[in-house]
Amino acid sequence: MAGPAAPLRFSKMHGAGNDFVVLDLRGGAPEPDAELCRALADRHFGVGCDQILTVEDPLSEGAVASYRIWNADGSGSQQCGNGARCIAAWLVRDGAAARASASAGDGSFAVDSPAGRHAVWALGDGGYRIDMGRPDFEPARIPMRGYTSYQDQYVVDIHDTVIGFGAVSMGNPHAVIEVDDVDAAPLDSIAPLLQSSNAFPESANVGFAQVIARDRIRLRVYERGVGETLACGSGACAAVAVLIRRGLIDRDVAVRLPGGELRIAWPDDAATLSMAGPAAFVFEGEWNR
Ligand SMILES: N[C@H](CCC[C@H](N)C(=O)O)C(=O)O
Repeated sequence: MAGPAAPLRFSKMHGAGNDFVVLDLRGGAPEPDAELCRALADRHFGVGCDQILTVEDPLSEGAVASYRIWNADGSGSQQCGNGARCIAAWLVRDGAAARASASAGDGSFAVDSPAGRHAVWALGDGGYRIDMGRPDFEPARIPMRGYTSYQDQYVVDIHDTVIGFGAVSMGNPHAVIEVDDVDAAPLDSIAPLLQSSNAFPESANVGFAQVIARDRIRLRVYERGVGETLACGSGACAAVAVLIRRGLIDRDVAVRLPGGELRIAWPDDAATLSMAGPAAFVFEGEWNR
């Protein structure tokens, strides 16, 4: 008779308050299924987190590792910006990054996500800068349904609630709604309507953005698969990309979220967008399955 399953070791981390359970699958451990993700994410009966991240073998030549992302509801995602920084910090502590960053010449190393390959730089303040790739505004690739070309502002009327928003993919789908005051933004009523609307066949992360100045915005995000989080890295990238394309902000911006601040730069439309911010270890644990 097989003995009890070995406990599942994990790292608990966060990036600006967006929190994660990190699992090392490089030894060939099986990927978590949706049921395990929901159990781990449960803040009363489990560990508690917004997302589960797995560290896995690299997918591209010279990358240190790859990572995958599951939301608290067990659904998968193609990108997690705050998670990418935490994976980078995890790989630096693990020692795996040292060898690669020494050879890269500019001090960077690479990690692979479902959205592609990312260059990563460790910053002096304990934070990390990640190349997040190019924002993709093509409706079919966000994906959106019912639109064949880019619109500065999409408008949907859902049961007499009219919602105007921008939309972009950072590898995962984002809607961005401009508001005058994020503190008063109706996240819980508007975001689920948009997520379940015909416009987003794979749902969406819904950001509510307030422009403070041309180099500073405030943002709250109601994430797909989670609800409101204290920060959303890809959501910060998405909001900045939409607002830059609308001509409302400059190309190097501070994004203030409830859990902390990120720095997003998108030098020009043909360039990739970079995100810089914190990554923190909280504790190491064992999950008694
Ligand atoms: N909820 C997102 C995944 C996590 C994104 C967020 N935590 C980030 O930092 O980018 C989605 O389903 O696309």
